Amino acid sequence: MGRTQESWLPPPPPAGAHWISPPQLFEPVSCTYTYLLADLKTKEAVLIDPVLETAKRDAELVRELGLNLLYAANTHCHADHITGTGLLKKILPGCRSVISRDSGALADILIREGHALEFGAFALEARSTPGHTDGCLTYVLSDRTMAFTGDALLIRGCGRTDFQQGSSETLYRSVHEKIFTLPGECLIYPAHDYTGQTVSTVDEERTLNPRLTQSCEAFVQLMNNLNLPQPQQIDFAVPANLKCGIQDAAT
Ligand SMILES: N[C@@H](CCC(=O)N[C@@H](CSS)C(=O)NCC(=O)O)C(=O)O
Ligand SMILES: [Fe+2]
Repeated sequence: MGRTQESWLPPPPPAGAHWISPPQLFEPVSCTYTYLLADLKTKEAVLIDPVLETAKRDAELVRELGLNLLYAANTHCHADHITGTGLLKKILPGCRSVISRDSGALADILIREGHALEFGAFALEARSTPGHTDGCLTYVLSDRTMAFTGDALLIRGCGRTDFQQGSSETLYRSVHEKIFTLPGECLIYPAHDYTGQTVSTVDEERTLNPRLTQSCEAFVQLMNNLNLPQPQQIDFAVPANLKCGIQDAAT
């Protein structure tokens, strides 16, 4: 098992960066991890994968810390919850929503492989990691110490591939080519964990991930036999997320 919140404290942040401790902001219904990153000198900040139900909490934290939220970025068009990016734009004027162009969803900024979201002295590089959905991105911090993998790579797991144009072969290739090629000590921060694990590393997943250490053929077979129930919110979450979430909710 990966490290759990109880057994592990986050590492010191990279010089000059500010990292909220504990590292994740948690939304308990969908078990979603939201990440707040900021440059303390310039106060410029980014939120990754905010959730509608906790968007006000996140906005309050941003205000309390005196941060200037430049981007509310999605790793993909989520199927299990409504993104908080639409509401955050309303609460925090100046904040721009982000999603990949390949997702087919609306946002202020539609990004692609190789594009970067800059905040102060830092940047998040977008890597295209399709397979869970065809628009999945992994955001890699400029110094390659952290990667925010969305649902492409979970701790000791990975995103399902049975809806939203999912493809197990594509996911296998994405993870091996775009994530496992990062430095071994690079920290892996996923969009969800259902067992309380909070962080892993490229080395750990490359050697211990029970799905992705298999051959591509075995991986495909395994993914074809997961038999997971549909996410409970899928029927309204996907249409809402294709429009950048809810923008007219009461604040
Ligand atoms: N029970 C949850 C949905 C759980 C689920 O399907 N999670 C997705 C990520 S959210 S699209 C997934 O890929 N899981 C992989 C796995 O192996 O569990 C709900 O109803 O919301
Ligand atoms: Fe997902």
